[in-house]
Amino acid sequence: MVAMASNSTIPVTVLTGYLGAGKTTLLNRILTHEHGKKVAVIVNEYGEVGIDNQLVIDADEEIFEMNNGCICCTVRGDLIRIIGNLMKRRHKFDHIVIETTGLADPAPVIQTFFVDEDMQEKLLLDAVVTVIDAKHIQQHWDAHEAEEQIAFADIILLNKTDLVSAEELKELEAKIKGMNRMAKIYHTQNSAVEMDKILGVKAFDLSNALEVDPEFLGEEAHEHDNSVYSIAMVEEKPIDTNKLKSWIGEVLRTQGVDIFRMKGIINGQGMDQRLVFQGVHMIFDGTIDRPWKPEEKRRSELVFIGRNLDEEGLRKGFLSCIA
Ligand SMILES: Nc1nc2c(ncn2[C@@H]2O[C@H](COP(=O)(O)OP(=O)(O)OP(=O)(O)O)[C@@H](O)[C@H]2O)c(=O)[nH]1
Repeated sequence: MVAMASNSTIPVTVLTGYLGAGKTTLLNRILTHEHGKKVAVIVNEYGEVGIDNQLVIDADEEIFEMNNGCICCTVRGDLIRIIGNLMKRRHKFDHIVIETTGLADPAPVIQTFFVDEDMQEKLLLDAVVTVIDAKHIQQHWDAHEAEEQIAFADIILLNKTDLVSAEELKELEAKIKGMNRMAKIYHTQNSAVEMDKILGVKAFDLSNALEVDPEFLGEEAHEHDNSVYSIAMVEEKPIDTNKLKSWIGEVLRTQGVDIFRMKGIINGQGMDQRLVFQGVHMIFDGTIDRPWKPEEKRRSELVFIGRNLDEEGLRKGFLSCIA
């Protein structure tokens, strides 16, 4: 269980996306925009020389680089160390952006914020922002990284819209929604997006409502193959939270490798408060949240995003938790 975030925690945005998608372009916008926030940037660059650092516009912001290869291998140590150093100058910034290399799997970065107690005390994961090259993504579906970056996203910038037709864009958006029903999607050129759409959005705040697009709830739009897709479940009958806990524990133990993200708001039997949780692979985090509002419909919503998901098994398992 995670302690509730205090006001003194610093929000962190994880920026991800395939090579050349437009991450540096977005970073430059973040650094030059007059949003009143002082932003510290951590850039992870694969290889010896941090070319990205030279491309990022010279600003007052602090830029730290991790050059020890792929972020996933060194994340626990390096990220924690770098953030530890940054925190010594905590008064100099009020938001952190971590740009992951185009090839990195974002999971270890995200998990660090769930696992490390010290990090949890000082930092609050705000959102995972994924930039997608609307034109070139078509060539990258085979590379699992592109799919995983979509799976982990809270916010997706469908970038380079100038290079594709309206029809192509629509198809791509439908495909992405099938993969990740939770993410908010914005169409952009040169990563131009209003800053309040990507910074300070509190997508990882457990007390935030789960935003399942109702239009997608009933749809079976995804392909049941090896690609990433999402499953959403809604149930109005109260849930036995003990059964739910042991069922989710079992699901994550056995299928956690394939489950990238999971989010839920639960209407627990006999509970006047919402039970909310989220998971990243096998790491899972839940808490008792605010009371249900009198006018609010009490219902449980659960979303799984991953690959090779046993949809029928998951639905059955969830139904077996009804009180
Ligand atoms: N046509 C077009 N080009 C764009 C757009 N956004 C970014 N670019 C260009 O795409 C190229 C790659 O953009 P970057 O921002 O460097 O991409 P990146 O994701 O940081 O790339 P890596 O650091 O290699 O992972 C640059 O030449 C940008 O000018 C867009 O909306 N349309």
